[in-house]
Amino acid sequence: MPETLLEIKDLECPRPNGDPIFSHVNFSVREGDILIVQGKSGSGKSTILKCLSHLNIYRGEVLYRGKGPKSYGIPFYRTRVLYVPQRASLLPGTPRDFMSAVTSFSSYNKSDGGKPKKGKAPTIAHETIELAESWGIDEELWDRIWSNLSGGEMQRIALAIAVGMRSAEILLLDEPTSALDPDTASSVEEFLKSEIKRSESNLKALIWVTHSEEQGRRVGTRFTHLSSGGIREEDGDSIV
Ligand SMILES: Nc1ncnc2c1ncn2[C@@H]1O[C@H](COP(=O)(O)OP(=O)(O)OP(=O)(O)O)[C@@H](O)[C@H]1O
Repeated sequence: MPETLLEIKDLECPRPNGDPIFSHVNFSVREGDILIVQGKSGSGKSTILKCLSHLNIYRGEVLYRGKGPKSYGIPFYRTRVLYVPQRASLLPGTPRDFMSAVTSFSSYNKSDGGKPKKGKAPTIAHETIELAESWGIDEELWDRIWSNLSGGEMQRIALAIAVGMRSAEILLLDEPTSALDPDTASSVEEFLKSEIKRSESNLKALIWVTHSEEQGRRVGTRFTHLSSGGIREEDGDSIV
């Protein structure tokens, strides 16, 4: 039986006025899962990813390997359950600045309960640039400020950084290929699917928000629908 990585119990996210965006959200994520999240615009798909990465307030429980984010320390937790936003345009500086800052954080460099980290910062940077290059990103783009990159360039660079950091066991992907052409999207999809299966990879599962049913079917292993009343797996069962 694959190990359970995340357990979400009775999650509810309130709006500023107190009304919940969604409530009674229960599900778990196991090793090997590519969990597709679909739902109407405004149903809370981005919000649920932010709750899982502890970037949004919520009620209920989020457990990673049986423990809450605070017991790991939030910065460390976020390197393991890593949110990849739809748009990185609000970040200051360039992608290279961002990558240097992230790889210098102690939470990123901390080893996991004695388990040696695979890879070291200098080689990670090189691999990350190569990965982005395989998706059509020239190295010069790493030195351009985020807001001067196209939406598709931002998406590929943000994803390459998330994978290249090699710290995450779960990536929370918010429409990661929405700005990409079909061929590039397909190459990103194939890479992520193979990375989940590769035994030496730290990456063990994906939660993938997409509006495209076709994409969901191409990449997903489990299919869910989010609405204000909770989350349901495609067969209609609640997914605990
Ligand atoms: N900071 C905020 N303050 C107030 N309301 C918010 C805030 N962030 C999100 N919301 C509201 O919460 C709801 C869920 O937003 P969210 O972006 O999670 O939806 P979504 O399902 O990802 O939408 P889409 O498919 O359009 O990207 C929306 O009604 C949105 O307006």
